[in-house]
Amino acid sequence: MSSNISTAQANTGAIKSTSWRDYYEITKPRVVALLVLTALVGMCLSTPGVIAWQILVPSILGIGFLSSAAAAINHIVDERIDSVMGRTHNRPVATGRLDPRNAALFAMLLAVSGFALLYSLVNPLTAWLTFSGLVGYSFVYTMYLKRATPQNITIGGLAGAIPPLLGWTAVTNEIHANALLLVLLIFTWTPPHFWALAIHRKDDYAKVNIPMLPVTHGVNFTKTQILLYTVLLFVVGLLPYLVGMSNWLYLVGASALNIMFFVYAWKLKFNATEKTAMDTFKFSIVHLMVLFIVLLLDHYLLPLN
Ligand code: HEM
Ligand SMILES: CC(C)=CCC/C(C)=C/CC/C(C)=C/COP(=O)(O)OP(=O)(O)O
Repeated sequence: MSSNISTAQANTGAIKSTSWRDYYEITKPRVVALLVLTALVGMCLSTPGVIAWQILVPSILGIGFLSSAAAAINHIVDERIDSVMGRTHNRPVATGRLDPRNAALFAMLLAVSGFALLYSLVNPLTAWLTFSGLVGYSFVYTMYLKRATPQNITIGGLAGAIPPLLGWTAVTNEIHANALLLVLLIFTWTPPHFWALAIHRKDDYAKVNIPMLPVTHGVNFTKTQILLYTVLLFVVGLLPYLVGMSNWLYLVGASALNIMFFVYAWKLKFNATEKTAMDTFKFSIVHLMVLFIVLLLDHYLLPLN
């Protein structure tokens, strides 16, 4: 009996004690880090000059805070399904370690301070566009699309693709076609990024009735879609060079990365082992990070007239 009580107490203690790590975890820090990198590249590519720190710092903080708030809201909205899926069952809100009300307060604090920073120190256009990214991800994608259609991430991917535009408008206060091209790059990259993981985690999604493509249309069909998107990404990847936005260093780097992505997708479709889907997912993250670093190097090492 006494051992039962102490086990319960131990469990309660383990479940209820919130630490700062839980708050940190619900911001999806690695995803936000990559989002912020793409915003930074958008800032740098918008001008041949250097970015004043008075714009750089509030932009990065504002975009980072609003993205983190969006990620935290995703944890709150998805509490139930996260607690059932193997990949997510140990998340702070899903386990009950972090009270959803505290998580909501934290998200509100991040969102308000991020918006205020952008609105007052950068410009209202960037503040409202970033806010629309939060609404797009936390509400349109998480609450509605994710549960409604297997094209959830193709449409919802727009929210995650928007940061280069946010960086661009932060510096120039205008929506330029070149910025939209950077958005298009991430928008085309997102389906193969996510569907590779969704193939690996298909049973998780089926268990909670989330209509991800491998669940609704099967693994083979999803693999074909991934392969086709990597072809599309290769074509979209040529555009920054073709419109005169980037130089040959970008062309070589982007083409090499996109061919590698295609090779992963080809293997996934025609010669997969147990781990090919996860390898493709992991590669997609390296791919996007390196692609944006190459854009940056190309911009500063080979400036265009
Ligand atoms: C709607 C669009 C997207 C969907 C559905 C999606 C989905 C996912 C999922 C389910 C994970 C696994 C997370 C985990 O295991 O905790 C993940 C990881 C990741 N995603 Fe995405 N993603 C999207 C867009 C993006 C974008 C736009 C970026 C960056 C620009 C990005 C960067 C990352 C990174 C860096 C990781 C690894 C996180 C880690 O290891 O903690 N994702 N993504
Ligand atoms: C303001 C702004 C630019 C916001 C960007 C929002 C943001 C954090 C986008 C990241 C996309 C992402 C990780 C989706 C996965 O959600 P999921 O619910 O499918 O994955 P999960 O099961 O791992 O939670």
